[in-house]
Amino acid sequence: MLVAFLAVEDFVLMGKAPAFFVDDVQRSFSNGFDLKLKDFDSAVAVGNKTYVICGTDDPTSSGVRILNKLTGEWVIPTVLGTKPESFKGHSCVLLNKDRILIMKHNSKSNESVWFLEVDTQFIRDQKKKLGTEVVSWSKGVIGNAKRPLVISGPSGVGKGTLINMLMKEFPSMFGFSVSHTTRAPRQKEQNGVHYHFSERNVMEEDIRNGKFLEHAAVHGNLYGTSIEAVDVVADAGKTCILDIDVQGARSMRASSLEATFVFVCPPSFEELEKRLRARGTETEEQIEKRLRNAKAELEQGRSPGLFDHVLVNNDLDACYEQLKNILGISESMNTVPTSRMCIIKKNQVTRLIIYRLCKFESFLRVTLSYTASKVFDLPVDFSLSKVNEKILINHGAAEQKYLYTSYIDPLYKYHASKACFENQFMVLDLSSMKGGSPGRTRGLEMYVL
Ligand SMILES: Nc1ncnc2c1ncn2[C@@H]1O[C@H](COP(=O)(O)OP(=O)(O)OP(=O)(O)O)[C@@H](O)[C@H]1O
Ligand SMILES: Nc1nc2c(ncn2[C@@H]2O[C@H](COP(=O)(O)O)[C@@H](O)[C@H]2O)c(=O)[nH]1
Repeated sequence: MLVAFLAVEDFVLMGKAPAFFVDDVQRSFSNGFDLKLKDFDSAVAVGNKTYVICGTDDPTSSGVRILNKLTGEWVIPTVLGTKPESFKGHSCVLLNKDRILIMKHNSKSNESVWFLEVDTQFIRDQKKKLGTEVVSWSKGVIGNAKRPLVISGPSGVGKGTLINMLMKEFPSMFGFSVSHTTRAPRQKEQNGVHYHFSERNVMEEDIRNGKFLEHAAVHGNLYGTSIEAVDVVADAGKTCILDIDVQGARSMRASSLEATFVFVCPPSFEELEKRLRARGTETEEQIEKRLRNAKAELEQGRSPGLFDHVLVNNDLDACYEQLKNILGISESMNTVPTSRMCIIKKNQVTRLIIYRLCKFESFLRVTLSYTASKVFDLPVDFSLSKVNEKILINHGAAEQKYLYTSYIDPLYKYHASKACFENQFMVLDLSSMKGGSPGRTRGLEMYVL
């Protein structure tokens, strides 16, 4: 039976690996209760509970079971988030007593890192909401995502218009988070582009299954941002724009997603009504409902600490300029500046210099993105040790582990180089770790020593 490397609370395997036998492991993690570990299962103790992470390819398996070490009772928790598809050989280590880091053996580094949250704020909230034990998976992503932009404001104020202008001018910088909604599509609205138009019961089921970052009842319909909608944009290296109502903005503020929050106001209530009517997409009844809700939204938009910026959309172009200022962007970020183009026409030598400069800039961009997304092959078997914010991925013999342990002590630098020479160590750096369930855990770095 293969039991992946285990870590108990602050205990971290370092130096010579103790000779763990399965029975010892079971006893130390279970207070004497039988853990019934199968091939590829691993166990992690967190306080009075032992989390057994089942190494299986069976999609019907919950993947996790919890032993209460005081009572000997087993609980199958509600499992939220996206769990790893194939999940056999793996190693795990407990982080900050609130989440377990799991690394898949024999995998690519961009697919290998997963977190099982067991006691984070998100888990505590979900436990209260669902009244069950809850755990939640979150995929670890190497590198950082751009800070998303949340735009809120009453219906008809011009959020969609401003977002379209931004996406049209800077198509490679911004991507739209396509929300789910139960409202009917308007003419010209396409499924999967403007919204994912959903049946209420399907959307409610997806919400229960933890697929949404936020959701709210708006003007009598259900709207929500799925985890997938934001991740797709972030994974493409773009800034994700969310067009959501004030309730949604509030939920996002309280979540692990660090975003820029912008509230758009109309110059007057009369102008808002005029725009909503002129758009001609709602019935009279719906317009009245939206206008009633607008009053409350305009008040909530001023809630202290909720929005970072408030824009008044009077003159559209002026408002758009202000939005670009907030985002620190200008036309020059999308096109070659006209001033440069003039020089190119005038002078051949300058033209050459600028050409080289552009070449160098693009070389730098390619190199940087390559470094950020370099993919490693992880070995068939390895153990993990935690040293401060760094996880050492060790696939060598026990003696080599010892040598590496010496390396992290500055007194033993000689051993360090020897260890690195004899055995390639990989490091997963968690010091810039951000986010987490129900989205992804980003800001990780992985490198070979
Ligand atoms: N500054 C402006 N001046 C005049 N009309 C505007 C201005 N900004 C937007 N509009 C118009 O107002 C109408 C509503 O704009 P838009 O659809 O972008 O609003 P919205 O905030 O996205 O609404 P909803 O929340 O209902 O989707 C559109 O017809 C748009 O062309
Ligand atoms: N909380 C959320 N609000 C959302 C989301 N997507 C859109 N919205 C807001 O709904 C209203 C109405 O939109 P409409 O397209 O029917 O006019 C508007 O204020 C949007 O900002 C969402 O995912 N979550």
